[in-house]
Amino acid sequence: MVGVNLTGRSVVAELQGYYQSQTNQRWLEVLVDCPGTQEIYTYKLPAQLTVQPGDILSVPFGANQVGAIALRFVEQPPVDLSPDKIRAVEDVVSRGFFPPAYWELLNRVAAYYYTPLIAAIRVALPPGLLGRSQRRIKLIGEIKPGVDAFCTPAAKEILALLQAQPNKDYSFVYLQRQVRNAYRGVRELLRLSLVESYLEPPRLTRPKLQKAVTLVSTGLERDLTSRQQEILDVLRRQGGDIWLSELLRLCNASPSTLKTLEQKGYVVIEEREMLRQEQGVLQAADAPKTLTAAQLQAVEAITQLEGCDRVLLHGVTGSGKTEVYLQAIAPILSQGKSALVLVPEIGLTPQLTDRFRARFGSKVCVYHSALSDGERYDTWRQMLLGEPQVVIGTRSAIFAPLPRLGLIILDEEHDSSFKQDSPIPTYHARTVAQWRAELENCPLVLGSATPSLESWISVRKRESGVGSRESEELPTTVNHQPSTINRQPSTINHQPTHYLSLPERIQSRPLPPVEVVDMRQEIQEGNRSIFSRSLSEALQQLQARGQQGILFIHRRGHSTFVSCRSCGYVLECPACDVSLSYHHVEEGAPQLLRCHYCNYSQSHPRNCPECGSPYLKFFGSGTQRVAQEITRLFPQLRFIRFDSDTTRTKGAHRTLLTQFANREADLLIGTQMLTKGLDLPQVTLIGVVAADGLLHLPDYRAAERAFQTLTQVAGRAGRGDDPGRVILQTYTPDHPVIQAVQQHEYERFVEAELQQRVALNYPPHGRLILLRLSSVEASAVENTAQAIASYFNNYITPGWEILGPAPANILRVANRYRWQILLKIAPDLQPVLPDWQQVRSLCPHNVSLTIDVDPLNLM
Ligand SMILES: Nc1ncnc2c1ncn2[C@@H]1O[C@H](COP(=O)(O)OP(=O)(O)OP(=O)(O)O)[C@@H](O)[C@H]1O
Ligand SMILES: [Zn+2]
Ligand SMILES: [Zn+2]
Repeated sequence: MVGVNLTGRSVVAELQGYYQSQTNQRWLEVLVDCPGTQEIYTYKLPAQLTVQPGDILSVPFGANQVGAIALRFVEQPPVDLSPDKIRAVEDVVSRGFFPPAYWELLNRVAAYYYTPLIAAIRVALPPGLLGRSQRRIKLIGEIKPGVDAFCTPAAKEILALLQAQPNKDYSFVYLQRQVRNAYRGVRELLRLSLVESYLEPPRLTRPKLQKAVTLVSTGLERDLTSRQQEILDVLRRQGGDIWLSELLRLCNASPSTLKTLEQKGYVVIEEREMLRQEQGVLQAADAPKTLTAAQLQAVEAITQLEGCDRVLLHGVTGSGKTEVYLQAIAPILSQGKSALVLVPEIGLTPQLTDRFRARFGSKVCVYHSALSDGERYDTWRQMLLGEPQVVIGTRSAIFAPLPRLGLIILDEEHDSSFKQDSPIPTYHARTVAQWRAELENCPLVLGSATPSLESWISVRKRESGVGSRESEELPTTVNHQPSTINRQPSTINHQPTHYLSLPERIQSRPLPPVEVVDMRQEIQEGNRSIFSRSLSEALQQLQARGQQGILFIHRRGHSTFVSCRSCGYVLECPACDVSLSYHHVEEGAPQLLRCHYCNYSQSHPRNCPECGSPYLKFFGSGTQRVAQEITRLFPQLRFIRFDSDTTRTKGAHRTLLTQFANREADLLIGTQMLTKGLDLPQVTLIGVVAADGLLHLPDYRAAERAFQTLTQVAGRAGRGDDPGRVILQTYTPDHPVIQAVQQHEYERFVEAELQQRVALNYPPHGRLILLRLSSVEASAVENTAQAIASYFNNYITPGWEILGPAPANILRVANRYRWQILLKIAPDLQPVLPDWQQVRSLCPHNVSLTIDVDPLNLM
């Protein structure tokens, strides 16, 4: 490995450990890649091998040879293991697989989120990368007859098998299956130097190979038919290099014609690796736009950032943040570096990736978990090549292994989809991005129209001069998990953030006026429809004016619950403590009730299961119900439903949005998913059917989230030449969130919200750790929760507070009972946290525990 980056502190410590131990017996802790094992094992290091943490090894494990990752050197073998029982590392399969800074990043994630390192590695690596390496046995030279005269039957058998095989080569596993006592037989043959044993590097997901044709002729083409000449001309016009299938298609030729050309020496046909990257739609090239004064200032400021400076780009909806990103990235690429752009959801990625592709062409690649394993694997390898490129991806792309990273951008940084709730590690991409920026020494840009309170407060710190400390230490744990090699307490960087603002929309277009409609008033005045008179009128005019609208509904499905008018019985999921939602399938098809938590479904009963009454009624409106009402009330309006039910298939987001952009519909009816980043100039009307569903959630972040969502939804209107208009229906028009959205008052809202957080010690003032426990046995989970809580109570030190144990808001989901304990840590204190290993040991095997650090979702 060259150019070891010495900023990776723990790695440096490890390297020192390595050199010191040269003279001593060398013990190595490794992570074994074997399904079901998460433990760390100690191995001996043979004198002839040099290993560094992060190398991929092959080690004996049980009767197998498996892949493993070197973690760290230790002075002593575990006390409960006698040194001669410890097995030796077999070989190094791949060196320097993880560059030091990347390795350090994974360690920080594991330490901060209290997860085993292997969990952090799994979230970062594409599936199948740590494939097992394979031990193979091969004959050496010619075997003279009779050399095996004194061999055991097993050795003779193996020899015979190998001789019969054309390559004289078999995998050890195969020999074991064919021959009894193969292990001994192979040892014997090795001793006699009749065979060699070698390691085949991990068989990774195979790259896809395809035949390519390359033109090699120099122009002296005499012996050609006109047909052959024609094919060569096509090939030349295509740049002299093209996939075989493509050329055959273009010339309508047969493979044999090309074979002839190859034999005559005019072309070379060879298998070449084809990268299975997600193929974007071809984009017309796009030139940089002339920046507005505010955009120019932002681009200049970002270009001048140094080291791992962090900046918050606070630009109102439609202020042209994307153009700022594009122009900030261009110089990075020309310096030969790469940029990483994180976006919240796949739903909004097509439009954004299209813009990037139009600007940077094939330098753009997309990386997210919805890619197939093959696509993910290829994109990953493409990144490792180190060519300057732009990677756009969701949360997990923060682990994209881009060498020479020059800039990280988080678009819509406030979005909660950057946080992973499960499985572990429960990381937040913004937090990981800060470490990544620090370790790679590159700037980080956080962009949003509605910045998170976390980012806002870090800007304020800068302005008030607080936070000049470089980084602030987190509470240390009593005992380190054995799986974290980072001996230092994890730190989170509280370095203050620069502030850049784009206060106006492009071309000084106004933000759309927000009309708040009091739905109580509507009912009083005799309107029982889900649409207010104002929204009805606006919908009515939409088509006549040739404009488009968006209806935002908080939920998918048809209705939130179904209940009996006679006895009040509510239909519930048998596996979860939630009501079933009604889903309308199609006219005439059986009506379906579905659970939004576990996806259980059943057909809608004719009669109440409790009292037999036929009067079952739907309550609450989801996207389907609204769509039905639109059909009934405005039959002429063409609409597209855009929610997780209609966008399940690959490419559906793009298809639906393209249809809408092509004006194949007047109205887009959808959930949260359409609130973000959508830039459609012809949309003038936004209707929020009922804001209340967002406001009254039992979560301390409900107000912040509601404000962000509603502001983002409203921001989709009036982005083109025609002015926009937002109609917001609610039963609580005086709610501070509604008021703030109406006035477009971000700052006043967050300042008031921050005061409340301070009063209650909630983040970003102070920190939270949520323990989620679940089990199919109600009493087991409850007892465990109690036991952990009392363990905590013995630990209580000033600065942290235990809330619970308490049953989760929805006690049972998919037949698992859920309890939780919330730890609240006061700001500016560094209390001693519990020993997580101890906490885990309090969980019996039938209770699972997830430690959610900085949880966003408390329900
Ligand atoms: N300098 C410019 N001149 C002309 N048009 C511009 C300029 N910058 C951006 N635009 C256009 O303005 C529109 C809005 O820009 P963009 O989508 O980047 O806004 P945004 O700030 O990301 O908004 P949101 O937060 O709502 O997603 C886009 O159609 C974009 O092409
Ligand atoms: Zn009933
Ligand atoms: Zn369910």
